[in-house]
Amino acid sequence: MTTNAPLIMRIMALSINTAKRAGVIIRDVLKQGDLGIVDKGKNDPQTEADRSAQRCIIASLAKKFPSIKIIGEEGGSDLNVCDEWLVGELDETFLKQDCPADWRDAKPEDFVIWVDPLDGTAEYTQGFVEHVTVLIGIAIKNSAVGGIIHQPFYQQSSGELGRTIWGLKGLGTGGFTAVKPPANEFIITTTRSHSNALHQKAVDVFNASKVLKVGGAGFKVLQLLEGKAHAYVFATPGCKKWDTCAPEAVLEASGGTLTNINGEHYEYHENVEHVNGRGVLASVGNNHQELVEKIPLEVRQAVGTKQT
Ligand SMILES: Nc1ncnc2c1ncn2[C@@H]1O[C@H](COP(=O)(O)O)[C@@H](OP(=O)(O)O)[C@H]1O
Ligand SMILES: [Mg+2]
Ligand SMILES: [Mg+2]
Ligand SMILES: [Mg+2]
Repeated sequence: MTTNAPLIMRIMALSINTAKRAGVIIRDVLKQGDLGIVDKGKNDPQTEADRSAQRCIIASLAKKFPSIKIIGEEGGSDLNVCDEWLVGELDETFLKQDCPADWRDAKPEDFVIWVDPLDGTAEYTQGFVEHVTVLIGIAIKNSAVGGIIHQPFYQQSSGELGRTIWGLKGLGTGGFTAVKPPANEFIITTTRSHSNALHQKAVDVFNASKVLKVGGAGFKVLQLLEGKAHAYVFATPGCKKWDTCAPEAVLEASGGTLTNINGEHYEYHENVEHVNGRGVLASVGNNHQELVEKIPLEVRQAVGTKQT
């Protein structure tokens, strides 16, 4: 059964277990105390947790799926990892589900896996650990189709630490309960560490009843899915394909929408520019285009320079 399942189902099932393993590494690095922070650029830190979690994820996926293209935020990693970091077991509960017909025949060359081993690194280093997620996004023929969002520091009511959310277009989502945001309010979720004047102008036009400033693309999309916010607005370049691939797939598998601020979907093929040049607009209602049009055209045109 396991070995006969379509490729997308096996990739999703291994990604679920690999994201959980990466979550353990992220908790362990914090516990041990030395984060090993390196600055990759302005407001762009990398820690030992980012590096180690990426090695664990990419080594595990590459071993099982050697012909599939995998792109990770932290660049080329040493894939010679200890056995403890090599995850080979697939999530059997996920595999029991039927593969949507659209993806059943997808071939290895149709896939690109986008890995953000630790989304919300700035927040991780500052102690806002609940904003941290592990993101594994699966693209088929340019589109974000499947995604895993793992929260290493989520406290379950059972006492267990961590939870894993998945979404596959055509199948649905798992690992959480979707909640609609309040009908009589308009709440925006946005960056807490990468704002600028133009971005602020776009947020202001919505005249929102509340603006939540939190870290990470994964955590912001979870806020939409859990009814804490109506829209995710990021009107500046800066986040990358590995930030949006998994969140886009999970959100859209649940009926929401994630695009650039002009309402266009990003592409996720292996040669695409990594930066999401025209920002991010995500929403859970059925008024995505109305939200796009609320942002004045001159603001939208000023964000970024390239269509990616
Ligand atoms: N100006 C910028 N420079 C570098 N990274 C940026 C950025 N703007 C956004 N990002 C990245 O996009 C993700 C979400 O950002 P934010 O929390 O500000 O919304 C973070 O991912 P990582 O934490 O994985 O690096 C962050 O680093
Ligand atoms: Mg980073
Ligand atoms: Mg990220
Ligand atoms: Mg990251």
